[in-house]
Amino acid sequence: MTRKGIRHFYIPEEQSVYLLSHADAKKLKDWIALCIAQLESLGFTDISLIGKGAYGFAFGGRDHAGAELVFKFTRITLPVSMQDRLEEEAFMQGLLSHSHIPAVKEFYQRGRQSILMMERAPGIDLEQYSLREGPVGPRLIVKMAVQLGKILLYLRQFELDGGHRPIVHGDIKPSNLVWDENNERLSLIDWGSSVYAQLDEHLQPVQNNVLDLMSGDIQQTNARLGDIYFIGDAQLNGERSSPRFDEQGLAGTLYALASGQSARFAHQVIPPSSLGLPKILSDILTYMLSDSVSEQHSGGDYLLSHLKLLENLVFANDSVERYESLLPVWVAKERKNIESVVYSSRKSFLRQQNDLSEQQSDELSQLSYLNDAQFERYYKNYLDGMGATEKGFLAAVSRLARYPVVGGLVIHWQPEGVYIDSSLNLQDPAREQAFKHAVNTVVTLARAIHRQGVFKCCLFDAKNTLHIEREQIEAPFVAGAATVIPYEKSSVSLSTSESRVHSYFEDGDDPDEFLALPPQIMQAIKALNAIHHTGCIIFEALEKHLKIHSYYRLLDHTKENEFNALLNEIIDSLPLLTGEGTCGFMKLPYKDTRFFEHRAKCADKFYPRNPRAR
Ligand SMILES: Nc1ncnc2c1ncn2[C@@H]1O[C@H](COP(=O)(O)OP(=O)(O)OP(=O)(O)O)[C@@H](O)[C@H]1O
Repeated sequence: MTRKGIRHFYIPEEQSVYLLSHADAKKLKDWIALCIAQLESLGFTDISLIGKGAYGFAFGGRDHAGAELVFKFTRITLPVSMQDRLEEEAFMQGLLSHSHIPAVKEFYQRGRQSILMMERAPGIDLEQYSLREGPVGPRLIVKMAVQLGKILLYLRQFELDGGHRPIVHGDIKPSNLVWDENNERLSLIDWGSSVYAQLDEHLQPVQNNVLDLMSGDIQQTNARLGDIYFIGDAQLNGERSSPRFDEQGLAGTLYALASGQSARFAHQVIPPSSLGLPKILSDILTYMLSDSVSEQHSGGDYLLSHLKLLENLVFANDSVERYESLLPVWVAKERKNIESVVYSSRKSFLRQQNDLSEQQSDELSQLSYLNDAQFERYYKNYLDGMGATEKGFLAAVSRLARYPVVGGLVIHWQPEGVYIDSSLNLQDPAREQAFKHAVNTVVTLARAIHRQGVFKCCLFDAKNTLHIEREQIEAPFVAGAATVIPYEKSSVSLSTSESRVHSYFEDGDDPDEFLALPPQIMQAIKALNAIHHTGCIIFEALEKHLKIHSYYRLLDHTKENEFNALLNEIIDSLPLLTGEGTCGFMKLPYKDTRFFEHRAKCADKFYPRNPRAR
């Protein structure tokens, strides 16, 4: 993508290994085994993969003395310029000495493979924590604000060789913060986007910057990748780097954590003032997230100069929130190990149609030809053409798939309000509360969006995805003899008359679908529609790889033979499929449609001034 303003940014969103082609999945496994072998040969023990990003992998392990370490590897397939990044990361992180920043131990170069070794921050990353717990309570949010604020002050005031040399982290977000629950301490990790600030907090050029002055490139930003779900406008628009960037990352992160979201976007609808925070912190976040640059700066300055005051706020004991779900949620009795993926269609209608420039339209049509990992990544950048609430809504839908859940959602926007059909089957009882909160956020944001149309999304288990490969684009897709589309059965058989059926087809054609199915497959799907069941089926045809994602639950057991025969017919007809693209069908169990009036904004709610007096 070449559009100004977004070219500096990427969004790492990892694809499930179950969605990779056989060859790619094998390459990945082999490569991980090789990294582990390399670390063992260096004398480290207890090695395991702890994280992966778009650019590399992180392994945990121990040294001879038993100290816990992290080893970061870059993907060897990346161009050399990208590989060099790890060395730069090691350099920048190596400058820092702070109790909330893991220290760099060593940087190894083994052939083309570089390895960054550092201390392991104890705990769990805050994105995982937030997915497990739902919104983080006010006491901990304040504690996190203070600790992060101290790190930012350290970076703002950083000195090198006696001169002021502020540093920008550039990618502050929940998944880059590791939280030690026992000691309630956070660590800021992933310094891969960090740079020397070009401007100080007053947006004046940093002095001593002789080399930059000489390079003549002082108008060009040196800023690195940052996550558009969290960074502020200045960074997004390619402005020169300054400590203000990280204040935006901090504000977006605290807001997302306090509201149980995975992005900063929805703060107009779910404002900081509605999150039960102490008024002082709510005001700070409101300012920092404002559109006005001067308000952002004064919010940041106020935060950093009032850390002591925040540190001394008094809280009552933490309370455990219980959430009533606004949509029906079925919770399995036991945890099932599934890998959820969300596929949402009709995204384009969430875009501000009038703003759709010709170039953006071109990009949209090109997007359909990218593979799905790229699609997701570019798509996030493509959110650029949407309003903030629409972006927040899509981020909230994506968050649902971070839970083990199958089913789907159909949202109909009408002038009088929003109608929502859903089937949400959570496969982990321990996540019930946090998941219900995540569902409620989707509803809250849907209510704040005003337009007419439909949005659909399906949630399926990537472990059930069928992969059919071919040598070349002209060849047909032929499934192996044992290929079947999996399905499960409801515990009791239900005939159609016992519940109303939501048809696959009543929403009409989907404008975002780029793949036309052959009539034989369409007929089978139409015939399936008459059998009482729920679920979804998505065909994703790439040049040499066809994926069939599905989630099926048969409700009318008397029709099992017919159901099976139709699923087999789909498989048998795959060789007739031509073209590339994606298309899908979804059937929800019955019309237990919920209606919600539009609502622009959640009501204010603050933490009590005198909590112990309650
Ligand atoms: N020092 C550390 N201590 C503890 N965990 C760490 C540390 N460094 C990395 N991790 C774990 O590894 C994951 C990936 O690390 P990191 O974010 O640095 O890699 P990345 O490739 O830059 O990822 P991304 O592209 O997602 O930003 C982190 O989310 C975290 O869970």
